[in-house]
Amino acid sequence: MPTKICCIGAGYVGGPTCSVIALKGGDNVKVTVVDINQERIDAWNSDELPIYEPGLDEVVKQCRGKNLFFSTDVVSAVKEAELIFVSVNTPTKSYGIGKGCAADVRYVESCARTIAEHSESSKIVIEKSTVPARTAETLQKILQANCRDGITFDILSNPEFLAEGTAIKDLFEPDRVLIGGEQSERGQAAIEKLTEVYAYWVPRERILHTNTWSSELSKLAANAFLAQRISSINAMSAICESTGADVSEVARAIGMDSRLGSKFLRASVGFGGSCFQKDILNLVYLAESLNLPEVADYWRQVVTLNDYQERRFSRRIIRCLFNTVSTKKICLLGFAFKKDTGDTRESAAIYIAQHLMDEGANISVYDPKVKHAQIVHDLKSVSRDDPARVERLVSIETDPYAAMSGAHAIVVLTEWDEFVDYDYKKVYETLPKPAYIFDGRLILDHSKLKSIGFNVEVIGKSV
Ligand SMILES: NC(=O)c1ccc[n+]([C@@H]2O[C@H](COP(=O)([O-])OP(=O)(O)OC[C@H]3O[C@@H](n4cnc5c(N)ncnc54)[C@H](O)[C@@H]3O)[C@@H](O)[C@H]2O)c1
Ligand SMILES: O=c1ccn([C@@H]2O[C@H](COP(=O)(O)OP(=O)(O)O[C@H]3O[C@H](CO)[C@@H](O)[C@H](O)[C@H]3O)[C@@H](O)[C@H]2O)c(=O)[nH]1
Repeated sequence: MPTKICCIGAGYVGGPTCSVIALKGGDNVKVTVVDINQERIDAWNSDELPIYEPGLDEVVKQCRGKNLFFSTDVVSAVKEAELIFVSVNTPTKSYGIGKGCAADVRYVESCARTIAEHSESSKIVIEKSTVPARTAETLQKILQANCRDGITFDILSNPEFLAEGTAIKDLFEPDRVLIGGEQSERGQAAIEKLTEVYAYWVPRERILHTNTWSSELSKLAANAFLAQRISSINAMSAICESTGADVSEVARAIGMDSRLGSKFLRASVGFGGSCFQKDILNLVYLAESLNLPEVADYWRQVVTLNDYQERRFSRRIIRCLFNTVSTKKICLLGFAFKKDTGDTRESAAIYIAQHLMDEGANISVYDPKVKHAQIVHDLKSVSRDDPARVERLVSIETDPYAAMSGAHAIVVLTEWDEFVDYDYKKVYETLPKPAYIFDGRLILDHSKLKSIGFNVEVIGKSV
C-alpha cells in the first residue's frame, strides 16, 4: 500500500514539493495537494499551472492523475492521509499585536483545527510553512485538545529551503533536508517515517535530524544569514559608487576566500520575494519577545539596509534625469523579484515604481512572466491614496521594444537573461537624448552600451 500523503496549501511550496515527492516516490506514495482556493486548484489541474517554475510542468504531467492529485476537498484528503504537510502562507501580521513584524499563523492554526476535527486515525503533522519558533507546541495543544479518543498526533518541523526559479533543481538535489521532532520513541518513529519519504531520492547523509525547536529556528536563521549577505554587499555597493571601487570586483575578491564563499554576493536593487523580509522580521519579533533588543536591532538592520538600497536607486534615477522625472517615460525592464519566476511578492520593482510614480513619472513595464493584472494589483497596493494614478501613469507592454521606445531612461530591475541580448542600438535611436540606462542587476554589457551612446548607471560602480 502506498504511503498516503496530504499537503494543505497548493502554493509555491506545497505544489512543487509535493509534485517532486510524487515523482520520486512513484508507486510508494499517493499525494493529494489541497487548497481552499478553487481557482488555484483548477489551474493545478489544467495545462496552465498557477505558478511558473522551470521544469515544473514536466514533473506534474508525469504524475498528475496517477499518484498526484489536486483538490479542494480538504476533509477527505485529511481523513485519508498518514502524513499531512501544512504548507500554508504565514505572512507578516498586518493587524494587532506584532503588526508589521510578527508572523501571522492563523492559517496554520486553522489547518490544525481542520485536522483535529476530521481525523479518524493517527497522523504525522508536518510543519512545512515557515513558522515562529515553538509553533509546533501550539499545534500539538490544539490537536490534542480537539481530537477523538485514541488518536495521536506527532508534530514534525520540516522547513523548505527551495528558492523560486530553481525550485525543481533544489528539490531534486537539496543541500539538506531538515527534519525536527521530539526525542521520544514516538517522535523518532515519526522522523523515520518522513525520512523514508525523502530517502526515495535524497541520500540519507543529507537528511538532517534535530530537535523541533532547532529545526524551526534554523529556517529563520538560514534566511537571515542569506539576506544579510545581500545587505552586506549592497552596503558595499554604496561605498563603491563613491570611491571608484567596483562592487563586482570586490565580490569576486572576497568570495574567493573559502571561508566566505562566492555565492549570494550579487549587489542589486535590493532583495525581494515573499520570504526574506518576512522571516527576518519574524526573527526580530522573536528576539524582542525574548527581551533581546540588541539582537532584534542587529537583524532589523538587514531590512533597513534593503529599504535604503531601493530608495537610493530611485533617487539616483531621479538625480541623473536632472532632478525631475515628472511626465517623463521611464521603462522598467523586469517586475518579478528575480528571474525565472512570475512572482512579484516584495519585488524591489514595486517600490521603485512607487518612488517614480510619487514623482509623477510615466512608467512602462515589461516582464516576460508576470501577468498584467498582477502588476496593476501591486502598483495599486502602493497607491492607496490615489489608485487611479496607476491607470494614469502606468502602461504594461508585452513587447519589450514598445516598452523601451521613447523612454528617458531604461531601468533593469530583474536579471532576466533575455534583457542582455536586446538590440540596444535599435532602441537607442528611439530615445530622447541624453539617453540613460540604469542596470540594477549588473547584467548588461556596459562598455558596449556606452559605445552606442548611452549614459550608463550601474549599481556599485561608476562606468
Ligand atoms: N515561496 C517560497 O519560495 C518559499 C520557500 C520556502 C518556504 N516558504 C514558506 O512556505 C509557506 C507557504 O509559502 P507559499 O509561497 O507556498 O505560499 P502561497 O501563498 O503561495 O500558498 C499558500 C496556499 O495556502 C492556501 N491556504 C491557506 N489557508 C488554507 C487552509 N486553511 N486550507 C487550505 N489551504 C489554505 C492558500 O489558499 C494558498 O494557496 C510560507 O510559510 C512560506 O514562508 C516559501
Ligand atoms: O546575490 C544575490 C542573491 C539574491 N538576491 C536577491 O534576493 C532575493 C531572493 O532570492 P533567492 O534567495 O534566490 O530566492 P527566494 O525564492 O526568495 O529564496 C529564499 O527564500 C526561500 C523562502 O524561505 C528559501 O527557501 C530559500 O532558501 C531562499 O534562498 C531576490 O530578489 C534576488 O534577486 C540578490 O540581490 N543578490
